[in-house]
Amino acid sequence: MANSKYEYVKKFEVEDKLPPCNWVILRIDGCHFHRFSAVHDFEKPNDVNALMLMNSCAVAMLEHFPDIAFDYGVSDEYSFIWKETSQFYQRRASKILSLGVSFFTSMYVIKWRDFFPHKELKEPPYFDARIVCYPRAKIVRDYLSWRQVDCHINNQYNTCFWKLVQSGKSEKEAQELLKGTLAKDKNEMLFTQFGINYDKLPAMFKKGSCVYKDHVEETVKIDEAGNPVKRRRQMVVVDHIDIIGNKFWKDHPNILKED
Ligand SMILES: Nc1nc2c(ncn2[C@@H]2O[C@H](COP(=O)(O)OP(=O)(O)OP(=O)(O)O)[C@@H](O)[C@H]2O)c(=O)[nH]1
Ligand SMILES: [Mg+2]
Repeated sequence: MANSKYEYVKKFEVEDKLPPCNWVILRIDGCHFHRFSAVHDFEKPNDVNALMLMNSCAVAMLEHFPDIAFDYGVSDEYSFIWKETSQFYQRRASKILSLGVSFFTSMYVIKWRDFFPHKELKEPPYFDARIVCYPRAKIVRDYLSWRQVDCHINNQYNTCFWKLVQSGKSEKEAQELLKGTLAKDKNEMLFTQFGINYDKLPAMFKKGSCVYKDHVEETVKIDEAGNPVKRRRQMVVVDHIDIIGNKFWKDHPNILKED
């Protein structure tokens, strides 16, 4: 109803437009996933299906929201980098945050069966979310490096911790044994006590997961002479590579390209 006496209530709404020309990072994180992973009996420290489910939801995000340039995920968290030029909902923070996190959560529920066909979803998964803006691609790269370093540190600790527990130590004893240890001590412990070469563990566990669009060459047909006819196509890819340093960004200059 236009111009009713109640219209004044709209004046209480606050303006929440994000600053222009900034990259927008939406990071979501599973709420109480320590319990959620125990209730659903996830493998420790890394459950491949749980991680692949997260990745699949991140692919759906990239496909659904055209302004997302890059996703990075580890454990129960995912970061979505929105292009600096995005005008999605006039850059309103509440819209980007709420639409992003609710879409991801719905996908998680819808796709659960694809990754856990024999496990009932016993609790509603839900995620918290925050938004941070960065004015330079360099800071976005540093942000992503920060998350990837975190992934490595946590994974190394968790791998040692669960190996110690599986070998008969209590959780408290494992914690005590790992207190104050450096990265090289943990690698040494894994190798000498458990015969594990940390470097050989799956890249998804050590480096997390990246989701982005890339040009991929595919064979469309074989011509009369028997030669493959190739076509370059843009595809959403998921991989587990180093995004610390410049190499990845030099190889993919368009992902975080500034206008
Ligand atoms: N077993 C197992 N647990 C996982 C896996 N991925 C995530 N988790 C659990 O999820 C937690 C994620 O860390 P946090 O986000 O700090 O913990 P949280 O319980 O979700 O706490 P809040 O985010 O503060 O609600 C880890 O500590 C693990 O307990 C997995 O692949 N396997
Ligand atoms: Mg969490």
